[in-house]
Amino acid sequence: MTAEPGQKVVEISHVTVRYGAFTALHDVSLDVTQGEYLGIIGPNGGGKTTLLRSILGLVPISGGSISICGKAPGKTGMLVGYVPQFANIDRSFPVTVREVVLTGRLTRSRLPFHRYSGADRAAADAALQEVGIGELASRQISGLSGGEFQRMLVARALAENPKILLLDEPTASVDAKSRRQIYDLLGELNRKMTILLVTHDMMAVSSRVHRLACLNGGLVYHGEPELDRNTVDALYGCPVDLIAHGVPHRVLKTHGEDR
Ligand SMILES: Nc1ncnc2c1ncn2[C@@H]1O[C@H](COP(=O)(O)OP(=O)(O)OP(=O)(O)O)[C@@H](O)[C@H]1O
Repeated sequence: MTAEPGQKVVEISHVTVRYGAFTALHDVSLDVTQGEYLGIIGPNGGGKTTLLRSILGLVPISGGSISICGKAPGKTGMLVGYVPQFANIDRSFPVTVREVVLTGRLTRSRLPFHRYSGADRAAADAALQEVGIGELASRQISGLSGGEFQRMLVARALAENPKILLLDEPTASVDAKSRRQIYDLLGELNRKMTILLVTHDMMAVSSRVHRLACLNGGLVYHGEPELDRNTVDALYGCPVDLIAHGVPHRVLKTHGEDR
């Protein structure tokens, strides 16, 4: 892919996603440009994961269209890397960090009995270096901290050298120090790839991303990473703390449950 800065790399137009009779996303339109760092926030069940999975072609859309560098979801080859919300990996399983990252080299055409090549191993080790845990390549995953485990998952997503990286709550279960390290890493990665980050960490994300998209079934807001009270009310239906551009503001009153 040779997209120029400012060129649209993800084009989401009037997208609706239904699970049976339930509409998870309704008429969402959103463009992401080359080199952008987009934060996607919203309440539980707001459709954030559904949006990422529909970009990946893992969830069929019921209406509208999605284009990734002119390609349909699921037909993008190595273009898009994904760090899922719930990695389906048993942490007690006897497997090394490198072996997990190597699975990022598996594509549909290489499944199911692919023998990893030297190039595969070199790519996995380079990805581990990139996320700062190269020295842990031979360690069993049961011996990783929460932050190291998350970085291993980022390395797995980087193993095919994607140009667009989708992450679903990569900081959900880590401590403050690891969270900062992951945000620093994403800032570095953003120098060479477009990033779409789903998070509930509104405080941190608004000071890091270029733009925010707020989802609550529909797209409530898309724009600069400062939010006003009306937007937050529309999004969450209750007061929350915000940070805008690193400056803390207690922008809203006490949560309704406290009254
Ligand atoms: N496979 C599915 N079948 C039926 N309903 C689903 C399915 N996946 C998601 N949903 C529903 O769609 C809605 C949106 O879910 P989604 O996981 O996209 O939200 P989210 O914003 O990522 O939530 P969270 O912040 O809790 O992770 C939810 O009401 C969820 O129950």
